[in-house]
Amino acid sequence: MVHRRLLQLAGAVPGVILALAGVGVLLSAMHVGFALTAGSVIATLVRDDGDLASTLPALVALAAIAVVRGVVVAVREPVATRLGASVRLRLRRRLLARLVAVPAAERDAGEVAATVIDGVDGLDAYYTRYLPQLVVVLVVPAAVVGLVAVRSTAAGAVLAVAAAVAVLAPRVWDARLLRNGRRRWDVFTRLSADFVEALQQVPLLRAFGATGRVADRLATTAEGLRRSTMTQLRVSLVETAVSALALHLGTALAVVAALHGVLTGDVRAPVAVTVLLLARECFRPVQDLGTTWHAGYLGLTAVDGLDRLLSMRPSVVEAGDHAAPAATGTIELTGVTYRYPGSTTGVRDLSLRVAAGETVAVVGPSGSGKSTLARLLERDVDPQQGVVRVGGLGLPDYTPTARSRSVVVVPQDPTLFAWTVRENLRLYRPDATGSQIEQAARTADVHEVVQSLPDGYDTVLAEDGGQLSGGQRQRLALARALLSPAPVLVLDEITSALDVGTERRVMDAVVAATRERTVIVVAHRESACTHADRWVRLQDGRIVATGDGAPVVEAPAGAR
Ligand SMILES: Nc1ncnc2c1ncn2[C@@H]1O[C@H](COP(=O)(O)OP(=O)(O)OP(=O)(O)O)[C@@H](O)[C@H]1O
Repeated sequence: MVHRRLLQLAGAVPGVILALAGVGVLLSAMHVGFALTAGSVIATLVRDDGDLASTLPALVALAAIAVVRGVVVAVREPVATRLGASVRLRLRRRLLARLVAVPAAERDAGEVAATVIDGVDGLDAYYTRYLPQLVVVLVVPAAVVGLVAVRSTAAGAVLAVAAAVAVLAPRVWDARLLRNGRRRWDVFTRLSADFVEALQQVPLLRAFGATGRVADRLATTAEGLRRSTMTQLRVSLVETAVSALALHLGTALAVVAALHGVLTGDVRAPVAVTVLLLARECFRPVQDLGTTWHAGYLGLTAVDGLDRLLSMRPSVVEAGDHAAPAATGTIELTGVTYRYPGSTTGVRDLSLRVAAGETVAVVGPSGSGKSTLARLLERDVDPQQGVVRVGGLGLPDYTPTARSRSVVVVPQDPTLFAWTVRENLRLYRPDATGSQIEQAARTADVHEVVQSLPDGYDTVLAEDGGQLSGGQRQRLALARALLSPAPVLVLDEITSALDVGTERRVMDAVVAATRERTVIVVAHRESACTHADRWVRLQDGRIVATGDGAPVVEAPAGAR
């Protein structure tokens, strides 16, 4: 089955397919050459009464064909594997390029992992095994039928019908297989997504005593996957059985037709042997097609997932060419409106000017739009209306690198990498010296924490800093941001996991270390914004009040 969308998705794959198909046709040609030569050897032996000497050249030819065929097979495997790897690489690059442009909140990690890993692996087999073999099937059986027909018309006709049935009959089940396969893929990606989520949240689930319920849910989905896989296998088996029947019956009937020709005197006896050998070569590519189909159909079923990922619209389009970071930390929002896709929530008509070096607290109840404002400032999303300027220039005018050197946002739940602490801290400044790193860590009140780790700054963190507490991860992310040269820092509730004493200590040090920079402090607690020059209160996505000095922040329920 040729899927047009899959060919479009893969881009420059036709060359690979044709090259591998060429090798397949060459191998089949050698098989056919072998069969014809073997037939001629038998014919000579029958004619010359077993005189081996007269068959010597043909025997040498047979040996040569066998050797060359062995070499081609040996070369084809690594070449196919390499070409398959390059197809996978290209597809994964396209997928990842698209994924990085889509905000994390708008994609499902489990589905993405299943598609990028299993789906693309399945496609490799589809492109480098199934499709080349399909080309071979279009060429070789027809050619072999022709070769047989010139020797025995009846045998040729039988082979033609049997080959057509063996190739075309399974196509009756293709639509059903694909429908089932797509359903199976949906269950598979759902299971992947649920599994990844459950694994990440084990402590939370345990705390809520919900592990049993989640395990039951996973078991139900897994059972659905098993059932769907078995249905798929059943259909597939029927398809294979029909094809195999046509194949074996065709071979037998072709030989019977040739033998009938021998009995009627239309065909010479050795020709019946050649027909038998050629019939084998007629069906070999068809048989191989069945095998490669099963290897490659996973890719076919993943097409919806791939399509979904590749057609996700990036939240921002990078077209800016201003390669220098903002010279000053001025921020200007003019009539900025951003609504989340398919929703009316977000922020509306925000206008705000922040002078370079100012510290502004952004406060407001949960859901009022504070984090959305932070996302707009780092250009994670673009406003549908209005403009965000930093250093006098619209954010879209900067290149991504210049922008990331102009504004650094520290989110409430920052991401740490499974690298060493030092490498994590150097994210924005790869050339930071040891003393600069230590200074930033001291400012963020995390130096002692790092020192208590087994290898200090050279300790490799667990995935997402798993061996650290929420507050320690926040402080490491803060130290990382402090090391960046960006003139604008946006701290989005970065002290939410700290006790009030630690928060005050951290904020005192941060304010002292960022006098030259513009700092936007998003906070729920008054203690986080005592140093602010100004405050802005959001409500329902709008600025509802502003004032000088530190704001009086209503503590959220339960935080008092
Ligand atoms: N990915 C999203 N898709 C749809 N709506 C969203 C998304 N993220 C946030 N929202 C909605 O946008 C509004 C503003 O959310 P935002 O996260 O900016 O609020 P917040 O003030 O930072 O809240 P909190 O203090 O609880 O972190 C809310 O109504 C929220 O439900």
